[in-house]
Amino acid sequence: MSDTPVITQMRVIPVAGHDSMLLNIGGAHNCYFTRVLVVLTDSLGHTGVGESPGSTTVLNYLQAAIPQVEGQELKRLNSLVTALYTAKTRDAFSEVSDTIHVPQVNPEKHYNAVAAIEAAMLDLLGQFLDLPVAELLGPGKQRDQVPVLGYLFYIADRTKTDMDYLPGSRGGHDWYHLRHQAAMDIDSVVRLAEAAQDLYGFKDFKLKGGVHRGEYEIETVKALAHRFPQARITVDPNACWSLEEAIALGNQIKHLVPYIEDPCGAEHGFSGRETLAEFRRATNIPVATNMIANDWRQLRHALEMNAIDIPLADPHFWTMKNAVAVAQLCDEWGLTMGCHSNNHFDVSLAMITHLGAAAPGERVTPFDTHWLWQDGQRLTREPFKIVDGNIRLPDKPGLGIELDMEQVEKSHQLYQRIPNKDRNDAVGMQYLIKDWRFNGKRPTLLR
Ligand SMILES: O=C([O-])[C@@H](O)[C@@H](O)[C@H](O)[C@@H](O)C(=O)[O-]
Ligand SMILES: [Mg+2]
Repeated sequence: MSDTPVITQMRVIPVAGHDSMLLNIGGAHNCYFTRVLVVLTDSLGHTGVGESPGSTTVLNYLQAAIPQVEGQELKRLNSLVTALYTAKTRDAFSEVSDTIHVPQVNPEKHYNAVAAIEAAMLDLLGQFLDLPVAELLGPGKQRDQVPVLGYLFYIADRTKTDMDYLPGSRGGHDWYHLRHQAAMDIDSVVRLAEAAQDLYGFKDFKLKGGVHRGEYEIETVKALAHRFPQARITVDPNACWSLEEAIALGNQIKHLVPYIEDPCGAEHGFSGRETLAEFRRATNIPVATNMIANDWRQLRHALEMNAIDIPLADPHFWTMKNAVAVAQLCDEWGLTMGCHSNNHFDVSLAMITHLGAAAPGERVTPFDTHWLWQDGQRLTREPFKIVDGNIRLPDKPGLGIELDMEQVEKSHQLYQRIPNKDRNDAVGMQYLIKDWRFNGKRPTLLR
């Protein structure tokens, strides 16, 4: 008789939520974003949940993985994740039809799906052991709260489209209205930051670049730094600046930024790791990335070439256990741990909070989150909150969340209704610029 629970059911639930017309190198965010929930039930009647990016590729993989998961003993968590994470599975996964998304920015791999299964199993194991997931990761829980940054975007004018972008609500906090309005210039981005800081207490900001000319984005960074002299401000053009341009722009703000994220990338036959290494040597500006170090093989090359200081180890890319191993490596090797994000719901918010709580050492930079753009669209009964720029870990076992199945069902119905199940930021962009096409080396508005 097993002394630990057995997984009796695995449900895979695609869900959708509303998003603003956020601009990035891949174009303009669609009015909807999609995610997938993995909901596990065990023989004790507990429910565990995980969340992953919502492409049909990930959905197909998860649905195909159900027979490998149901019937597994919870104590086999590590060997099951290893079995799901192997290259063989990766190959099998790669046969699944690809999706329309921005591979250059969001390198989608099958472990996006594995991470959702792993998180749901960790949620169950934590409930069985009466421990928070952070205690089950790496060195165990290191802190009770995790700093997060205010993730700022230029926002396009949604009224130039016939897409279902929400209009924003008046009456509540300014942020809930401003996040749906056009914000294409420096003053409006500063205004966004003021509202976000007032509501969430952010002490750090990140500007999503790759949209305007690099010079203009640097001026935006300078304006943010002037308005918030105590804040740490960074910018992420998703490698669309040339090395030469990145060095010139970086040198203008090196006294203002703690690091720059993916300032440059592959060009003229040189890899992104090579150009980032050259950027670091030329400017002495620390470099963060979520584009060229998203698995152990990539990270090894990046570190051997001294290309980065801050791997943004997103658990949805790495799995929770591998992401916390990256954090341990960072702590031992004098690097800084960070975490990348895409649009997400409150299940992923809990996942990254437990990761941040388990990351050892003091060199943990505030994590990315898109939650400020989706706050209010909950799938759990009591979403974690961003207060004074931090997310506090609840004193509860597992992930510390409980799905609100009524909300999950509403988001699932929305998923069923929307035309584009996969991320494709060109759809909105082509309302703004006719026949717009993705070009990883040209800011989105420059065509
Ligand atoms: O949400 C966005 O548009 C971001 O650009 C996202 O897609 C990136 O993957 C990520 O946030 C990043 O830091 O590059
Ligand atoms: Mg990035």
